[in-house]
Amino acid sequence: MRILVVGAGATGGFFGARLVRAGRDVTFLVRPRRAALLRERGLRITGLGENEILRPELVTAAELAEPYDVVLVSVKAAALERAVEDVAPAVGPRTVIVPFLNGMAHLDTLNARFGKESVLGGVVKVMTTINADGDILRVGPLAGFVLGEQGGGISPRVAELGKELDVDGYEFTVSADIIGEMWRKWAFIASLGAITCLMRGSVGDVAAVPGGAEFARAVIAEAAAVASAAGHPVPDAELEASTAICTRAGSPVTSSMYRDVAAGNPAEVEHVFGDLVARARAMSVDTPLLDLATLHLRVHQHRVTS
Ligand SMILES: NC(=O)C1=CN([C@@H]2O[C@H](COP(=O)(O)OP(=O)(O)OC[C@H]3O[C@@H](n4cnc5c(N)ncnc54)[C@H](OP(=O)(O)O)[C@@H]3O)[C@@H](O)[C@H]2O)C=CC1
Ligand SMILES: CC(C)(CO)C(=O)C(=O)O
Repeated sequence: MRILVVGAGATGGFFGARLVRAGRDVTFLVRPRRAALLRERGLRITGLGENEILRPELVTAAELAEPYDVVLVSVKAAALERAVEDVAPAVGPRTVIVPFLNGMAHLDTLNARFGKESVLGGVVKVMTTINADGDILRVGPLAGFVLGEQGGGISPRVAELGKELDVDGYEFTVSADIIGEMWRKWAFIASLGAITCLMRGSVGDVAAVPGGAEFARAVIAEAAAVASAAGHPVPDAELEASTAICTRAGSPVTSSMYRDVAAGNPAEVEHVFGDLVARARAMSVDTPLLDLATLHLRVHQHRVTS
């Protein structure tokens, strides 16, 4: 199978590198500046004892000519519209597209452009960032990839795709309920994002102060209530696991959104928060803490983008 990874950043670079290492036929669609850096330094995965340098196939939008079998979309929400147009020549009638983005609204964008039949749901769980050298830095041990049919069930094509994408270096799962998985991940990442961004610290920083863990639990309850109202309740065991992750004393865990905010970069505010609280309003779910996080992040976004 010919696999095209759109973007070679924190997620695309990480999962794409695992696939390259496993001998899969992988090409990265990159913009010229990233292409130049990757040609000079290679695609490097560092952190947690890893120090891998790969020299993967790269292509820029102007060079894309023929369809790929699989397109993994790993850009941030703000870059999606442009990326969708850039990648269009690589999407043929049998191409399967798998997005990595947090949130849900990107499915509408991809479905509208390529047709729902071509688009799977996807969730990636990984803690990576691009460091000052442009390398992919692992900041936590998590590494998981879940995909599935938007309509649910396990189709022959996702079973086949599963065999291709299930390689060493991350946990891979085909889900019969990927929309539920995406909602539950969304509730989790909105919770972790709100906790770390509002309090400007890691989970351990927040848990260390009186009221910190209670605050985290209240945020998690709000996000879970939205997912539940949308028809995707978070099972109790998963809620307990999320709560444990978000309240653990001494934990260095942050969210990718926190890392963006801390670095003074734009964040996926509307995609992860604006959309969630708008859906909450439409379903008459109260989300005062998520509303506050949204406002807080909108101010950040305004400051760094204007
Ligand atoms: N980082 C993490 O730990 C996690 C992130 N996520 C989610 O994954 C998604 C992707 O995030 P992440 O990987 O962190 O983002 P990054 O910013 O690290 O990587 C995105 C990459 O996409 C590239 N890009 C943007 N537009 C195009 C284009 N038109 N053509 C080719 N490349 C393009 C950017 O390249 P350029 O250098 O040219 O700007 C950049 O390298 C987000 O929705 C995020 O929320 C999910 C789980 C964990
Ligand atoms: C859940 C987590 C922390 C890791 O996948 C994430 O998605 C993020 O930081 O954006």
